[in-house]
Amino acid sequence: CRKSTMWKYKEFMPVDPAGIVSLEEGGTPFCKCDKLGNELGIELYVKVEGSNPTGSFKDRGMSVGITKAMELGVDTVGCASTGNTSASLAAYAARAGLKCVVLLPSGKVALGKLAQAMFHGAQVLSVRGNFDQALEAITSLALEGHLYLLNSINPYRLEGQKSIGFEIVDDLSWKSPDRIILPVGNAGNISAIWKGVTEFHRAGFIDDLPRMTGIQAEGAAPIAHAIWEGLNDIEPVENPETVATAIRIGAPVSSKKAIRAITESDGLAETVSDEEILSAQKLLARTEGIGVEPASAASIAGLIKLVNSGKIDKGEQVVCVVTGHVLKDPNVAINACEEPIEIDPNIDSLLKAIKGD
Ligand SMILES: Cc1ncc(COP(=O)(O)O)c(/C=C/C(=O)C(=O)O)c1O
Repeated sequence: CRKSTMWKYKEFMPVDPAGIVSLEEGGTPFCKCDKLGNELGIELYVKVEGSNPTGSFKDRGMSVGITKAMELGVDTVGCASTGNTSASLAAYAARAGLKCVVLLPSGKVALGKLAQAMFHGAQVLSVRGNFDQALEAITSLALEGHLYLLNSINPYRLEGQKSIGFEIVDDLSWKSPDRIILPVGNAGNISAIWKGVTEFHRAGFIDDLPRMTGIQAEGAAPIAHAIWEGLNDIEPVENPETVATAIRIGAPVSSKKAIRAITESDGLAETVSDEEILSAQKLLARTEGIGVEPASAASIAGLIKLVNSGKIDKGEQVVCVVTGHVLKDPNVAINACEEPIEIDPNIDSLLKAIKGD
């Protein structure tokens, strides 16, 4: 691969480097955000996963997962998805020449993600039900041998996504931050990043470990409730609801791993409302110029809430992982803004519009 990608850490990946299926995923921007950080009294970095080839962190897991699928000689791969997993799987399956089947909850998938899954040639099935029901259906299909399942229940996905942890340590000149904050849906990513930083700790690259802090939408927060009640597994949320459709998940498959990551790291779980998510999404875009989809903004909304409640100390070095690009959900972005003013193409109309008179 030409540029610095996640394959810089290939020795930590359980696949043959000779056969990597790659779109040069990883090596994403690590932006210091002093305006927002100073306002909150912390040292803030943002890891911009929307800069991956299909616009989300999923590409890291799919690169390893599809590479493994090729090693296994499968011909069809599949997933259920709230959108980004299907967009990424469709692209990597196309690159590898594999058939791809994706199950999406009808009417609950952001436009950009649906466009990607369809345009990369996946067979897109729209399920009359939610993500959890779609995942149950396709898992049964996989268990009967009809396809290779690449949801984050597949450990090879997490092996790719753990490289976010590797890069954060590397970006901080081989140091661990005090805390890593990220949105949590099916809970693969928080489990993967914890795996990555603990592998680097065991290898002796870092002396400390970050506090893993998972943020969920108030209407889809089984893991946060389990953490608050001191449980080691979740009570599924029957009808998860949030504008952040990427994390509209009621029965996260990696819940036990995620609960372990948060408790073992002395981290935190927090929930945020849809309003807090949408306001954080606009704040990040207009203060730091970083455009993310709603679910990703949950990590910023959670940061603000935890700082304001005193659960995050002033001066902490915090990394917020923002997981998907703003273009994934253009409707939410446009609905959050004023309608553009229509003008005639002459200087008078232009001046009038700019001056707002
Ligand atoms: C932008 C964005 N941010 C956060 C999450 C939550 O990560 P996990 O906690 O590892 O699930 C997702 C997940 C999406 C899917 O689960 C799917 O695409 O099927 C996401 O797309």
